[in-house]
Amino acid sequence: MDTKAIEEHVRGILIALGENPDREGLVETPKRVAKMYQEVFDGMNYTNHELAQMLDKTFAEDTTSAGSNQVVVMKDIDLFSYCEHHMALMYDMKATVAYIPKGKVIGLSKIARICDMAGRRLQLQERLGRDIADILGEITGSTDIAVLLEGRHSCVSARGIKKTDAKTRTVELRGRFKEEPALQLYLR
Ligand SMILES: Nc1nc2c(ncn2[C@@H]2O[C@H](COP(=O)(O)OP(=O)(O)OP(=O)(O)O)[C@@H](O)[C@H]2O)c(=O)[nH]1
Ligand SMILES: [Zn+2]
Repeated sequence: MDTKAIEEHVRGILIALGENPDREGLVETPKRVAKMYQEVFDGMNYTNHELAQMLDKTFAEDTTSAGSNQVVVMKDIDLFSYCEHHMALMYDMKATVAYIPKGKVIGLSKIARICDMAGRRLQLQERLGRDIADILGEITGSTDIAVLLEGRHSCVSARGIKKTDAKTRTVELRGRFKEEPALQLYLR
């Protein structure tokens, strides 16, 4: 990520807006925005494959007890993302991520980290769900994966059509979650 170029362009936008980029309140703004972009777009520094390698912390599934063939569901993972059309915030966002382990389980915090990093990109909500499923699938080797996302888009609520209550839900179902509707009950 070229932070110097981001700073220069933000300064240019301020000038185009008719602002004085050298006034006290704005003089550090290009630097602040570049720093913010480094944080909120950190996921753009890596491919899904690279994220899978970075977050690959799994444990052997305990098949000696009733632990085998369980459905693992992590609910209400809060996350942010940015729509690629307006570079506007997706907020009030919750993810539900489920998978059926194939011999190994992933640390739960890593599921939340996958969501965070996939969200830290210019995204479409639909692609965000696919990215999370791809990364989780690569780490766990599982093909039975579900990713539900629900959230508000500020490009829909704070501008344009201004539907402040509208929430968008996307559902990425793979493997048994797609084939066996009964498994979808666990996603509620
Ligand atoms: N499918 C999908 N659409 C999105 C997402 N985020 C924003 N959009 C939509 O992308 C579309 C971009 O449409 P355009 O018509 O090119 O942009 P616009 O003229 O600013 O559109 P309006 O929002 O209708 O004013 C809009 O309908 C947005 O609401 C997303 O995550 N997924
Ligand atoms: Zn948008």
